[in-house]
Amino acid sequence: MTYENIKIHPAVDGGVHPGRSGFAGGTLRCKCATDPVEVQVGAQTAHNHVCGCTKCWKPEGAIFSQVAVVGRDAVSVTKNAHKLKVVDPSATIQRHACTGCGTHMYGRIENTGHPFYGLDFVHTELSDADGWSEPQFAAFVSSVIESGVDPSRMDGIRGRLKELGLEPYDALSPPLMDAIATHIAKSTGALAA
Ligand SMILES: N[C@@H](CCC(=O)N[C@@H](CS)C(=O)NCC(=O)O)C(=O)O
Ligand SMILES: [Zn+2]
Ligand SMILES: [Zn+2]
Repeated sequence: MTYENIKIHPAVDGGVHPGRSGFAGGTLRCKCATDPVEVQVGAQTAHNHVCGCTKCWKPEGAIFSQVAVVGRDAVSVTKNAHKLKVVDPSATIQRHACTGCGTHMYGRIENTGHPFYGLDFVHTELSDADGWSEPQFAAFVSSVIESGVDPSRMDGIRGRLKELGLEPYDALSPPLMDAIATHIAKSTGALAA
């Protein structure tokens, strides 16, 4: 059985497009027809994945977001920075969104004790460049129900993700969950630092 007609995100619906080694970044641009916000990302991204949570930005009609991380030092706003506003200042990830079109341009963690401090979250589909790292798994899959997806569709959605090689998880992938738990165990003293 094929789940080909089940839409996940435009970047993967036709099959996952592999990234290119040696690729060194590009420019993300928001959807505004005039004065778009531009963000320069000066490095290849890592841990790209699709995310089903309600907080990550999704393009029109998509039920998943596509999101990757990159070192915060590699990220700079190069045009129309005045249009950016943090969506939810109380969230762990401070998502800087364009007030004109709603696109999230980058997400930053300001808590220096957070396991992922130093990494920014970016949606590389906002760049025309070809070569960004490809999505490797699907995170927070059950969370799509919180956006209104009927629970009866979950078998099909998970089937399609597997068909695309994007293993579905209801949190992050096991290596990332292990990295978070290791960081916490070292900060509490449960493991030697
Ligand atoms: N079920 C929740 C999950 C939200 C969630 O935990 N999202 C993850 C993946 S992006 C996260 O790390 N959130 C931190 C944040 O949003 O600041 C939802 O869909 O809103
Ligand atoms: Zn915009
Ligand atoms: Zn998310």
